[in-house]
Amino acid sequence: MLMAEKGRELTPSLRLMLRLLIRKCLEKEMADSVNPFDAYELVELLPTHFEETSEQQLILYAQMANLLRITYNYGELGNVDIKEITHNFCRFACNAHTITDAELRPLGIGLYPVISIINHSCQPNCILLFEGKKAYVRAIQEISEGMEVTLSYVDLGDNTLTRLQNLKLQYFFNCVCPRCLPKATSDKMLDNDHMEGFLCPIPKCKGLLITNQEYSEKMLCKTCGKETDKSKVLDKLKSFDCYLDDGLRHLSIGKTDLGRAKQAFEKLDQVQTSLLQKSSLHRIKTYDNLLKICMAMEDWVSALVYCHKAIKVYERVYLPNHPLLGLQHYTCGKLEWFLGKADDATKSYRQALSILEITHGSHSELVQSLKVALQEAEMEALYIRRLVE
Ligand SMILES: C[S@@+](CC[C@H](N)C(=O)[O-])C[C@H]1O[C@@H](n2cnc3c(N)ncnc32)[C@H](O)[C@@H]1O
Repeated sequence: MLMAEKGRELTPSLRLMLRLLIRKCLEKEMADSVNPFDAYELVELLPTHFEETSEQQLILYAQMANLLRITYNYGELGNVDIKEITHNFCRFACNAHTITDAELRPLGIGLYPVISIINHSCQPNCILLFEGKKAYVRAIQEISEGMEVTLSYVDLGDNTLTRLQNLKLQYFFNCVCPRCLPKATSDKMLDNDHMEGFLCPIPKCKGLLITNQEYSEKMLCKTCGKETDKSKVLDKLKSFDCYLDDGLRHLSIGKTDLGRAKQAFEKLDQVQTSLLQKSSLHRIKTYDNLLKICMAMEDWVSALVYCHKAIKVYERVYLPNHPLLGLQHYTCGKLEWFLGKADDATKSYRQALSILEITHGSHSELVQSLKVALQEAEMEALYIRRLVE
């Protein structure tokens, strides 16, 4: 949607475009002091996928470009044309990065042309982190000489088919990383089925439903061997949406009703328990929201229950060194410590540290505070043990 009304905020991509134009204009005046890693000419080298972008999308970009010209009269900013801006909007779509804080909460979008040369993998060996506006690419596994450095462009908590679809739609390529490789179709389907975690509907069985053959209309229970219509399973999945929407509505700004939001998500949790494995990816939103709600209601005991449940899903759907898993262990430790479980908190903090030292680095503020929390919990656990012995 275009935003041209007075008093309204700019959309993030319009703001980013304006900043890029200002940068280009200033670069001409201050050529000597330009940081070569931020130079506008690097932006021009980024792929646009202009040819593959839909006509509808291109029209929208052209309208946004025109809006910028009218509103900000960018004639003053240099001699840039609608076509150039439209190409830049295409570049944003497949090259811009979401800037986050240390706890991976999104803060905005930015363009980092040097980092944009890094290709995607669904099993990346690096992650992208920010300290303020500064971006860091950090290795999360050993990278031997000659190995390609990769990042993930999509949420790794999504199933294989969704990841493939999103990569094709936004970045215009078919991912052939080890998790998506077409030659291992059966492995790909199994990975997908485990992440989905559908339970066999036969009472007392509750085995895992798997896709027996690609494009098959049936799913097969790995335990009892009975078949189930795939469409029935997918219909049930759609039934979650009404509870999710209901819960989110009660969390929306200005209409927040924590009690009713909690009820809606608890209902969703109940329905999902009868249809999905504990570690199904569809439960992430449910547990994350219940954790948030319980923390806001200062119901620390329930918050800890949902934090543990969320960790089970994170362990299944994310890579072992994924920062979200480390952060979840950290939250778990804080809750345990708050509830007087110093021993448990020590274990959770140690698990958090083993991941966050890799993802964020030993010297990051986050890891420094975690180390202090761990020391505190360890000492408390030690004294409690001595007191009761
Ligand atoms: C941010 S750029 C990455 C750098 C780009 N390869 C280049 O040479 O400038 C994103 C684009 O790179 C390509 N790309 C990234 N990862 C890829 C992959 N795993 N397989 C194929 N193409 C990929 C896609 O065209 C995507 O839209």
